[in-house]
Amino acid sequence: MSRLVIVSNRVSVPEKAGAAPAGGLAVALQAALEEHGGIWMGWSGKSSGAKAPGPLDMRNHGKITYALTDLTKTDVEEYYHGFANRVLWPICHYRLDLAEYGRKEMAGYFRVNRFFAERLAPLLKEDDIIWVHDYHLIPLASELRQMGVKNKIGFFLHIPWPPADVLFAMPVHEQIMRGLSQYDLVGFQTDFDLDNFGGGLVREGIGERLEGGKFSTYGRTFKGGAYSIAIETQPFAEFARKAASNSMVRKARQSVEGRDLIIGVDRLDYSKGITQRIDAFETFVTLNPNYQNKVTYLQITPKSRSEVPEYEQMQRTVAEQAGRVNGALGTVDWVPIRYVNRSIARPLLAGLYRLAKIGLVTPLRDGMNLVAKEYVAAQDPDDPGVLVLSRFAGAARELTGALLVNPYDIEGTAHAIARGLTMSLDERKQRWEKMMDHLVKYDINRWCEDFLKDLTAEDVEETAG
Ligand SMILES: O=P(O)(O)OC[C@H]1O[C@H](O[C@H]2O[C@H](CO)[C@@H](O)[C@H](O)[C@H]2O)[C@H](O)[C@@H](O)[C@@H]1O
Ligand SMILES: O=c1ccn([C@@H]2O[C@H](COP(=O)(O)OP(=O)(O)O)[C@@H](O)[C@H]2O)c(=O)[nH]1
Repeated sequence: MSRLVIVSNRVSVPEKAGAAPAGGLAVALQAALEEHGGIWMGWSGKSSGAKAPGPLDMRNHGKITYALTDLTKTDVEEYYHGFANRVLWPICHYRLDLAEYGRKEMAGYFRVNRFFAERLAPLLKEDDIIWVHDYHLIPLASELRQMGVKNKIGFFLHIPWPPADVLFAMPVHEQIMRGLSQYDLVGFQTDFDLDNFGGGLVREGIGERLEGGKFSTYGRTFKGGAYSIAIETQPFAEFARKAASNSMVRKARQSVEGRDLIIGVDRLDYSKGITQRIDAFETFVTLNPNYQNKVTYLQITPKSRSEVPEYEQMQRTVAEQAGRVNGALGTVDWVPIRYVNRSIARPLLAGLYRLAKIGLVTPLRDGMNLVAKEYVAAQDPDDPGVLVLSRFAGAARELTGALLVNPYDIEGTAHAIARGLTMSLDERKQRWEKMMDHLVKYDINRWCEDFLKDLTAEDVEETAG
């Protein structure tokens, strides 16, 4: 059996015994690596300052080797904060207005991809299967191919892929498309993202969509597919059931004091629609004064990418907005919005999901949104809560039992909150069962197996070299 080599910007090295369990992606990729044996390579998250990074930090855990590299301060700025998070991230989330394109950052992005390739190539064996993750590393296959690597290489994009007119606004879109063409399989979160990709190739006159899910462009033929990422559904459901009796969750339950809990959980990111969501909550309370002092909205929002100016600005905006709404609606014995600006450990998170009557997941655009899936899996089957979900999250393609909303429609979201809080038990169960059945069938292991099955299938072309 071939070894599996995973490459991603962030690497999930197993925590010490007793630590909170890792997210589903880490669990699934680790399980696949355990089965095949292999390597997981990526950035250590650390900077070597002005000095060139030292040798790879190699850590062996059973059949898996974690290979971590530091990056120079300039590399982190140009590759991660610069091109990945100030150009590709906003463009792929349809935010042309926030894209800050600069040639220096673009050059840094391609340089770091070459550096990753140089560090990875000596570790590779002839029949290794390589699986690259996410927008940080699109040009990696192209760099590896130039070094003579002929292995099968798959790529999975965790974020959306935009329509042609949005993509073409990015000056280097052609190099990015060319980079993708060097893979044997390119996976997207949804059929919409896949269609946008195919549409872009055809519109630009640089490629064709062929039979059998294949594309042809830049002299190569490769496969494309939609593989919706998922969670470890049953273990997470069991985990949430047990978490309900955890002392922190009990304290949280007491502190809500008989009010209905609404929960939102998102990295502090403009793509998540947090400001529109707070507006919707304010509108809901204003339109439904009977809910004054009867509802608590808990928004858990760990800081993210704070060195990027748009994210730093958002920290202030959201904190001010939550404060303003609390000032306007709150009373001496009621704080309508509890805004937590740090990361919450998964056991507490799972228990809070289960406690909440509404899971409010309203991104303006999101690749998938695992929080939506975790919220569903965490529910009590005898008394499930209601998921209010943005139609612009990848998860909306699957979770059709949710109340789907347009997050730009503030009143529409406010009405959905009211509808969720008053929904009959029968309807809640019916909607929840439909979503849970889907999540049990299409869990994270299935996602991983489906992608690897397609990548290793015979009809994926070996590269011409
Ligand atoms: O690594 P960071 O810069 O701190 O960001 C965290 C991750 O954010 C993005 O998540 C995406 O992947 C999820 C799983 O497929 C998906 O549900 C979500 O919709 C996406 O936004 C990013 O793609 C990851 O690479 C980051 O590590
Ligand atoms: O305080 C927090 C907030 C979020 N998460 C986890 O972070 C992930 C967020 O994934 P999602 O796909 O929703 O969004 P992303 O942040 O990847 O864009 C989920 O597994 C959450 O359970 C967490 O463990 N603690």
